Amino acid sequence: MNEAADPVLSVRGLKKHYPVTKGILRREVGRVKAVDGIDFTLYEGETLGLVGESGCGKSTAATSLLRLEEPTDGEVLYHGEVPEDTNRKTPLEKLRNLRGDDEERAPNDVVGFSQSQLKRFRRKAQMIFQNPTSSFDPRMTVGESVAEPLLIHGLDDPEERREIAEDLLDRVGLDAADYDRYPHEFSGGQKQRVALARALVVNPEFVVADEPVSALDVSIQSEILSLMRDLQDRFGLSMLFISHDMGVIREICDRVAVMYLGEIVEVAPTEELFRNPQHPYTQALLASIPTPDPRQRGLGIELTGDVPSPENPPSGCRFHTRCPKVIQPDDLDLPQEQFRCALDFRHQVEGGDVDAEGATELARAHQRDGDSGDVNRDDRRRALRAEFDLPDGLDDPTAEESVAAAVDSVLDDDLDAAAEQLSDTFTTVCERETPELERTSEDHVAACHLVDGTETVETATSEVADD
Ligand SMILES: Nc1ncnc2c1ncn2[C@@H]1O[C@H](COP(=O)(O)OP(=O)(O)OP(=O)(O)O)[C@@H](O)[C@H]1O
Repeated sequence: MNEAADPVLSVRGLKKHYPVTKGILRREVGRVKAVDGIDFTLYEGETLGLVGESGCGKSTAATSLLRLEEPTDGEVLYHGEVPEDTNRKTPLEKLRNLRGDDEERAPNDVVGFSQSQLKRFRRKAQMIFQNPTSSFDPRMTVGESVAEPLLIHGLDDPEERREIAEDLLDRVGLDAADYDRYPHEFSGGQKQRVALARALVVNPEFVVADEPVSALDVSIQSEILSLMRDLQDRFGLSMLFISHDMGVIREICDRVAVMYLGEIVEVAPTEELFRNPQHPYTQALLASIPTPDPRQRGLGIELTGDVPSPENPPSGCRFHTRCPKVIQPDDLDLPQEQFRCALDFRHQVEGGDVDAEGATELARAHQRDGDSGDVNRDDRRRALRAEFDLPDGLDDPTAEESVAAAVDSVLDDDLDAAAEQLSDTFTTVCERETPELERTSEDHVAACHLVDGTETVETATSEVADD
């Protein structure tokens, strides 16, 4: 990225929590913390990637910062123009004022914008969605769809609208004559070109593209990415590019913010991130990129299991429940995989997901054909350990004693005792303490206890001194 570039958008402590309600009175019983306090800055002319697995909160971050849905907390400072008319409030906005919700808001904070300010902001900030088919009204010609934002923003002359839309269709690699055709006549890739034309027709300052190529064939993806790069240069656009696919991110982004379970865990320039990833989550995402070279396959660390529920995120480092590099306590000396497996066993026991009956079923499943179906205690012990890849006789005697005792407690259906035995032995700082963001080089920050940075920074935006 150009270091001298000005910020277009600064996101500070953005949160979006969805209430979880119960009963006819819809009593709030919990909150889905889809986005839980993220910071980043989008600079002029750059493409910033937001990457993470499905469910990490990327789309929610996008819709919240554009106020397509109301954020729960945080600031989104827009450094273009917009302000004016802060006093013309809708009744809902007046109510928010009375509640003091936006008392302290900066005039350029999108979260405090009135409806008329939002309308002007949306002209500057366009969004492109994953599925080009559902983004179009099948009854409108693609030209009408492309021209529609011009009408919304006050361009009344139909001839002028048509001229601008035809020009845009041409620029995205379609034909001006396509103006009068209908969406069903176009392929997925062509429809995404039309979506780009529609986003660009109001001459926005930045575009939020949410998985814009994920629904397309791989062969078409590169074409659209290269078109996006080309349009970005020609229109001087900034772009927030959301994807779960590290390969796609590498092709188009200047910098990358890695998101896990509602938080940003690492930010770095793209090449630096690929060359020198600091966070084990980033390392795992990189290891999952498919490669045609069989010698390269299986290198790095594997990402297993699902993203935990954002309703009840893990304490400390949120990735600790899946992290292959989770830190052992000082008094244990286990091979890393064995420690990971023992922790997985502990979490499943604590979650009530293992019991004596389950162990019996596992042992039966392990029996060879023709066996009687009777299983003894040793069979069940072995099956339970095998289920968690816990070898007979762990390399550390304390660890072995704890696992053996916990396995016996599970077989006695005493899960409380098993959980206690395991939690006494298999603890980790990653679960107890939330890692701070550490700067590892001038423009690279990561939040992991293993990262030994040169300084601790307040927010992920500090990776480059801004505004
Ligand atoms: N309206 C909603 N109500 C409750 N929970 C929601 C709502 N929208 C999203 N979530 C939850 O918030 C979390 C983040 O979802 P989000 O769609 O932002 O993730 P994502 O990283 O964009 O994933 P994907 O690529 O699958 O869309 C998920 O657990 C999702 O189930």
